[in-house]
Amino acid sequence: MPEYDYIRDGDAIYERSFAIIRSEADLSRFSDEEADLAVRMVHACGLVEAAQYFQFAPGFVSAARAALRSGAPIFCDAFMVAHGITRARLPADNEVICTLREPQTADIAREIGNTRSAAALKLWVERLAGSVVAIGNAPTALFYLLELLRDGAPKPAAIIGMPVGFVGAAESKDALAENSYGVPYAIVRGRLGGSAMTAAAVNSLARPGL
Ligand SMILES: C/C1=C2N=C(/C=C3N=C(/C(C)=C4\N[C@@](C)([C@@H]5N=C1[C@](C)(CCC(=O)O)[C@H]5CC(=O)O)[C@@](C)(CC(=O)O)[C@@H]4CCC(=O)O)[C@@](C)(CC(=O)O)[C@@H]\3CCC(=O)O)C(C)(C)[C@@H]/2CCC(=O)O
Repeated sequence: MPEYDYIRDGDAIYERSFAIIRSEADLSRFSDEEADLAVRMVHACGLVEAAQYFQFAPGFVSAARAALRSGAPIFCDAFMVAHGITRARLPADNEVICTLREPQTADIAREIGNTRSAAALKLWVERLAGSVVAIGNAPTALFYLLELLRDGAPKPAAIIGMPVGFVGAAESKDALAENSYGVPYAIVRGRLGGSAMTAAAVNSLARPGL
């Protein structure tokens, strides 16, 4: 039987990973609190080069943290995002909500002529004020959020806009950065992003450190 030499302690693995990321990634343009967030996002995708695409609007980290501390719900576009959020880290037992599979969602999608991911946001509107929005998969969800805000929907406290992919991902994030309707945001420019990175961002904001 071969003897494999590997670290078996979870905290030690995280500590080692974070140290590697800090030694290899260029985090110099971030504040200390933004750098903590960036480290965790890099950790989720395994790509130190990704840090160059991270953009945090002024006040994003403090706005998101304050909202979470005050018990804001977290609205997620995909269950992959929702499931990646570590409940034990949440400071106020915050509700984590994904409405993709609500019975009405498919009908709303047909009605508005959009994807289910976008249609699911219609069910957020009543509780959107002061919430934290975490979009990690669907570009259409981010575009539709911007359309809702344009049309006067209540404003979330912070938007994590990190859809991934080739069709609409870069464009939806550019649109958020161009006009976030006054809401502080975090994005990953270009095609990179994804549910894991988005959940990691929430986990970092919920509780700094390991
Ligand atoms: C076009 C879609 C894209 N999906 C991507 C990547 C991944 N999606 C996965 C899974 C399991 C799901 N994707 C859906 C959200 C589904 N994906 C779409 C849509 C067709 C349209 C969204 C959009 O363009 O904005 C979308 C369906 C919809 O009507 O909204 C999902 C709901 C599909 C389904 O199961 O019915 C589902 C989400 C399930 C959940 O977690 O709740 C992948 C795991 C792919 C796979 O199964 O192989 C992967 C995960 C990536 C991640 O990190 O989140 C893209 C690449 C984002 C793509 C949009 C852009 C593009 O370039 O095509």
